[in-house]
Amino acid sequence: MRVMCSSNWLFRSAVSGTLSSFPSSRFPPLLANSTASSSIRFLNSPPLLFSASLRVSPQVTTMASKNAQDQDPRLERISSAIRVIPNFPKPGIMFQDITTLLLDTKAFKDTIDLFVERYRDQNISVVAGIEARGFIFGPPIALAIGAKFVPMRKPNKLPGEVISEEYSLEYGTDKMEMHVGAVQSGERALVIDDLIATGGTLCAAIKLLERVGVHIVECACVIELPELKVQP
Ligand SMILES: O=P(O)(O)OC[C@H]1O[C@H](OP(=O)(O)OP(=O)(O)O)[C@H](O)[C@@H]1O
Ligand SMILES: Nc1ncnc2[nH]cnc12
Repeated sequence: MRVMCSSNWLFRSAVSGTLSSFPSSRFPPLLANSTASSSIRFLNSPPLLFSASLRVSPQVTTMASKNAQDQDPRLERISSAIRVIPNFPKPGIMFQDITTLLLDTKAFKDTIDLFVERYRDQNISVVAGIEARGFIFGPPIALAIGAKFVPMRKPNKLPGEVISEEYSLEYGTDKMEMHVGAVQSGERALVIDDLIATGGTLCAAIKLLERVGVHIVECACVIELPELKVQP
């Protein structure tokens, strides 16, 4: 399971769809769960995508929940709290709605805690949150790990000077912008969003940050839609 960005960044997510070993150290869940490591090309020490991977298509949810329960009891509650709305915003899209997760105070807190446990000791100075739903999960993580929060916004929202990057979506195209001066070269960043589908959004965020010399420690999402990932 992999995503090749146009920038040649390669992501790999937790193939098993669980958080099986993620708290134990930095990257093992991704490496340990890979079934195709030899065919995956790593280019210039890429950041690994950490997806708190709650697989969400109906049949996979059940499987992920079962696996997750074996690993960390918090995952099943988180997975169950995410609602799926068919045919939104377009016919054929199974929309993963995290607003129901936000209504469940325990599941929401557990979600933040899982990320904080993973990232608190990694010397991260920047949490970059992707509009819109990365703005929900990013700030509490940033506060908890002592990092600043940098919004990665849709076009024409930021008032200052920006750098921008265009990207493709499951249902359209978009552009992402970041304030010039929000981050400094050499800083270590975590990129947060609610969901990875094709990976185009995360790739755009990485490109923006790297253009100004930021090191991406990891990208973190609550949900992955593995069937949509672009294969190189
Ligand atoms: O992996 P990808 O294929 O790039 O898709 C993932 C992105 O799509 C969704 O945002 P959306 O573009 O719908 O924006 P919104 O949250 O502002 O509605 C989601 O929140 C991610 O940011
Ligand atoms: N299926 C989906 N549900 C929610 N957000 C998305 N972004 C891209 N695809 C999505």
